[in-house]
Amino acid sequence: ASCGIGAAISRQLAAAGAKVAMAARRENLLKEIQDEISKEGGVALAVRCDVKNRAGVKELIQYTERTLGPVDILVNNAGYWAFRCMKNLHEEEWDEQVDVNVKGLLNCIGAVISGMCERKSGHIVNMSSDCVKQPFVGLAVYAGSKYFLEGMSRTLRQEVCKDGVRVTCVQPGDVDTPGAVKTLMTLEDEQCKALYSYPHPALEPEVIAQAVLYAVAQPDHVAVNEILVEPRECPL
Ligand SMILES: NC(=O)C1=CN([C@@H]2O[C@H](COP(=O)(O)OP(=O)(O)OC[C@H]3O[C@@H](n4cnc5c(N)ncnc54)[C@H](OP(=O)(O)O)[C@@H]3O)[C@@H](O)[C@H]2O)C=CC1
Ligand SMILES: N[C@@H](C=O)C(=O)O
Repeated sequence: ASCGIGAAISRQLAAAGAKVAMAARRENLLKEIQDEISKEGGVALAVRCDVKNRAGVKELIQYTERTLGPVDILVNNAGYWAFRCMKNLHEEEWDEQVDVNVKGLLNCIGAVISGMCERKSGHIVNMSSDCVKQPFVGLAVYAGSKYFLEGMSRTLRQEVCKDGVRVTCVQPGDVDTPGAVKTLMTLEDEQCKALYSYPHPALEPEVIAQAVLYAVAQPDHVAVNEILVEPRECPL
């Protein structure tokens, strides 16, 4: 939650009255967001955590529950991507996408799901992508990781709906974030350059945060299972 969509979600959830625990590797950025939230009268914790570290994620959740109480909402937002064609064999980036987007997701869900089922209440929000609706050149491995997220979410939803737990997938189109800027500035494959090296409409991170807020603010019996949000000028 140190920048981009995660930071916007933290700010909006805190403004809506949630006590927010924010996790990322760059603790200094988290502290700045924590200060902003506190100045606005909200409650936020900033905890350094790498979602790839399962034990670290469990410690994050234990610390959060000791400090703020049980986790009612888990937002799995941490994600990594780069526009690279598979033939160029950026295998370390493939690993990073699997480690963060797939294994990191599982680490976070694994740290909260039993507690939510025991308490008969909880909401898991998973940050997916519009790439699960349409292929984008350069995002093959990333799309695979988000297809995992979607398939896991659909099945988990079946398993936990009777335990009072909801699972929402948010599918953003292009959003103007530090991660998006970085990946668009480091295009190296000619096919990707031809497709993506031009200004194109992108959403503000706050728009995606509003979608999250909408999903988690519904009455208990209402499940917003999927939300696809795109710039108007870029329909699929
Ligand atoms: N921007 C876009 O166009 C779209 C984004 N998405 C998805 O939205 C999510 C957020 O993306 P966006 O805000 O754009 O990305 P950014 O790169 O701007 O931000 C990513 C956030 O994830 C955190 N993060 C990354 N790796 C880890 C890790 N190993 N452990 C803990 N935190 C981590 C980063 O914190 P830190 O580096 O400090 O650890 C940072 O706060 C991602 O899942 C992405 O796939 C989906 C569709 C479109
Ligand atoms: N919208 C995708 C990129 O183009 C993404 O998920 O990042």
